[in-house]
Amino acid sequence: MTFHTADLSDGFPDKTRVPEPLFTNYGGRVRLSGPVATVRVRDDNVLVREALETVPEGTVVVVDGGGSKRCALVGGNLAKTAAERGLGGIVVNGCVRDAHELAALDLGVLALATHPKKSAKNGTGERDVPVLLGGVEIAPGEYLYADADGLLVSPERLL
Ligand SMILES: O=C([O-])CC(=O)C(=O)O
Repeated sequence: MTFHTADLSDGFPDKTRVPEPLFTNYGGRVRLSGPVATVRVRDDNVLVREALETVPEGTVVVVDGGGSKRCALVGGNLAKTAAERGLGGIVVNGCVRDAHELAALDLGVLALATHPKKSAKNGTGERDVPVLLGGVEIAPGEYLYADADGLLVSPERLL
């Protein structure tokens, strides 16, 4: 689906919220969009994997990693799973790794930075809770749209 976040922002000023522009797209697809599922973790990606393996096709998985720059929460394997399952994309308030693999996938993967270190695997965290991303709260079921200009969220589907 082709859309431009600038047009969505202009067209739906009362519905759209724009987080601070902190994110870089490390995936091979410029656009990502879809209904949001959320995960809140701290340097542990077991629940991230669980979400990527189980949410419905088209879902954008938003990972609130607390902005941690201590490890990567998503790498090439998890992103490949997401791409193969036809997810809408991944947004990580934290780091990703295997940048060369992410760039080859037909999937948008937004993150703050890259990091070579893997995360813990203890399974701590929460799923399906409101999360804070770039100063904006995002609730499960809201809609996220991102392109080369950035990302925005809306309580309802815009397209
Ligand atoms: O397993 C992990 O921690 C993340 C990772 O490297 C991958 O998805 O390939």
